[in-house]
Amino acid sequence: MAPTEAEQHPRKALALAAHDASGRVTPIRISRRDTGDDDVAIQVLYCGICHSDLHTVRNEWRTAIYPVVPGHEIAGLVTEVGKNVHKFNVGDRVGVGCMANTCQSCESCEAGLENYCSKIVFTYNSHDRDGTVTCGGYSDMVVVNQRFVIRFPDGMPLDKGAPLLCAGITVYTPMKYHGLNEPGKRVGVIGLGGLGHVAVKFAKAFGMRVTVISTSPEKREEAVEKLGADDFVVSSDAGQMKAAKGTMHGIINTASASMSMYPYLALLKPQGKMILLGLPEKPLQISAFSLVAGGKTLSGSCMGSIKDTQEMMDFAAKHELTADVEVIGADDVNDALERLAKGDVRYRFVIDIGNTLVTT
Ligand SMILES: NC(=O)C1=CN([C@@H]2O[C@H](COP(=O)(O)OP(=O)(O)OC[C@H]3O[C@@H](n4cnc5c(N)ncnc54)[C@H](OP(=O)(O)O)[C@@H]3O)[C@@H](O)[C@H]2O)C=CC1
Ligand SMILES: O=C/C=C/c1ccc(O)c(O)c1
Ligand SMILES: [Zn+2]
Ligand SMILES: [Zn+2]
Repeated sequence: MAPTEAEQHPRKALALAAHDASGRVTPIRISRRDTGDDDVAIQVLYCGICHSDLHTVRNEWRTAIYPVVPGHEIAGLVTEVGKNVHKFNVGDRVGVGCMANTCQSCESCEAGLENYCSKIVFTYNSHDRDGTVTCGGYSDMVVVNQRFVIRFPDGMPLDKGAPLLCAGITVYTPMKYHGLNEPGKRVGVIGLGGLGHVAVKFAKAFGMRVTVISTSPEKREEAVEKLGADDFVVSSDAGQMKAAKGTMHGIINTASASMSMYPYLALLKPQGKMILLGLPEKPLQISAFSLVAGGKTLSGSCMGSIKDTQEMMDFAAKHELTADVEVIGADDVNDALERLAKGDVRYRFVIDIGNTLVTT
């Protein structure tokens, strides 16, 4: 049988891959390219499980190229650098997020907004420049172009820091560019999951007043006492939603499932903004009146640039901000994916790749 695309590179690696829309992962051998002149080879120690991994392995976006090796919250150690790499040395603590490459020459790339490059190569489930399909961080090693490698600040733990490489930058970026980082302003966060809980932490670090809007009443106590949210609104409670009407300058919407936007847009002040981050399988329901009356803005935001990712990591380290994680072994990933689908995680699963992804 001819080798699959992922088997065409010279260097062998171990990985967890999904093979069909059941989304269940099993160990497989994959291959990685040799370390090119501009590449950094990384021993993966930890990798977060993002809901996008779940959408992808279950083929909810109809984009899966099986076998899919997910993972774009990658933390580890540099094992080799190419001859043009001067920024990183063997042994450095580094990370990789959602992007493995871009064209590096288009208007977006030149402007330092690589996350909007039309030729973006995602860290997994994406066609690389050489035509092979990229494999993510549910794997013992990765080889990545130096421009897409992030330095872990001193003191930031690799396990709790890994989720910042997707969840962190995805919430930090719209806060920065939509003025939702101004002390005293009121921001809402829809969905207290991987993205949502770090959104609360960044908003508090910016000095904002934060209201969590959640489908899960049982998350209230932790949201307020542990994460520092100022208010907690249960979205199915009409009384609580009415009381919160018109109170928020902006809302960061991280919901992973489709919803009617009407009750949520009503929470914004006049000219308030809702930024969509969640990527549900099914379309959202929205009435024009929800935006037009009140002059409100509905926007979207996708990941973040490499420059902003490094800035976000340094800001997080300064504020001792990391994700709340449940560290699991490679054998527990299928259970974790099932639990993530049910919202049963506080608040990010992180796979201990270094100690548990081993040949049996
Ligand atoms: N734009 C981008 O660049 C990125 C987008 N994403 C996307 O963001 C979404 C969230 O990712 P992540 O945080 O990892 O996922 P999680 O599963 O960790 O969190 C999602 C949260 O959404 C809330 N939720 C679930 N269903 C509903 C519903 N029907 N109505 C309202 N809220 C709901 C739940 O919070 P609660 O219990 O509080 O209601 C849940 O915890 C995913 O769709 C993911 O693909 C992820 C990364 C980057
Ligand atoms: O978890 C991050 C994923 C972001 C993402 C954004 C857009 C898109 O088409 C994807 O496949 C992934
Ligand atoms: Zn992600
Ligand atoms: Zn580009």
